[in-house]
Amino acid sequence: LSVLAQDGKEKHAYQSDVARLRKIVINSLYSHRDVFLRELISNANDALEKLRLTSLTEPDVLTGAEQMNITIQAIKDEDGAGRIIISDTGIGMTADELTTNLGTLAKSGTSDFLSKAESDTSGTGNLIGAFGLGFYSSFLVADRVQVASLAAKSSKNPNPKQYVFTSGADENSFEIFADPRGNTLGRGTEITLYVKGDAVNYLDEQTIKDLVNKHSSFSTSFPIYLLTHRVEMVPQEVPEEDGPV
Ligand SMILES: COC(=O)c1c(O)cc(O)c(Cl)c1CCC(=O)Nc1cc(O)c(OC)cc1O
Repeated sequence: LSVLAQDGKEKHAYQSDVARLRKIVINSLYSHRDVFLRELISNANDALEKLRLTSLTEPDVLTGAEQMNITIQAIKDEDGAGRIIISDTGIGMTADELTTNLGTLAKSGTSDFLSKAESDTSGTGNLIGAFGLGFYSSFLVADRVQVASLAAKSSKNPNPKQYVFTSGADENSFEIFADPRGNTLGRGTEITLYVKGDAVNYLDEQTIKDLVNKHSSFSTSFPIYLLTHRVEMVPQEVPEEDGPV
């Protein structure tokens, strides 16, 4: 059941399984929450592989963004909080795909995973990736997650629009709406993790660099860029030189 709020935002209730599943993923992975980055980079890599494969039959999909890559940014706010943004120029998702892929248990067999995982959470680590559930690992480090996505152009989707999926860790609902920024991605998906208090260490560039090199650099076939934020140097006012003394 999705309610269209007056501000044009569609509010969806999670299926009960999704809420249960997210809790299991978070509890079973909590002790190795580093995996969130590996899972999201792996999803980005899959989306880029899907793009590359599709482009063999539908070259149109390559318009919108020349490069196939993954970029990571860590942005710290003054108050010590911040967000991690993982973007890719992969196949991207339509509003319906955002709803299906992220809001429901679309993958078959996930309910089997549920029943198994509820009893013993030992082997669930790698199963999570297998069921495309890596997205939920975002909530290991974030109390709010926003996913902006612009699907690749194709014959059945000639004018794609950028949409946003957003959900809070403790909410049993998510929202989908047209991105007020417009089509800023060119093509692909941008995951914004609003990092929670006890995970602010993941905002540190060196930490991210180490995690990428530890888990992901060998298992992705596309370049991964870590964008660093140069603090803008404000030009100092040079005092007027007095005349010759
Ligand atoms: C197409 O995948 C994406 O756009 C994408 C991405 O580029 C980066 C990401 O971090 C994530 Cl989470 C995604 C979405 C991945 C995803 O959930 N895929 C997915 C899930 C399903 O349940 C499914 O069932 C039909 C199909 C999917 O592609």
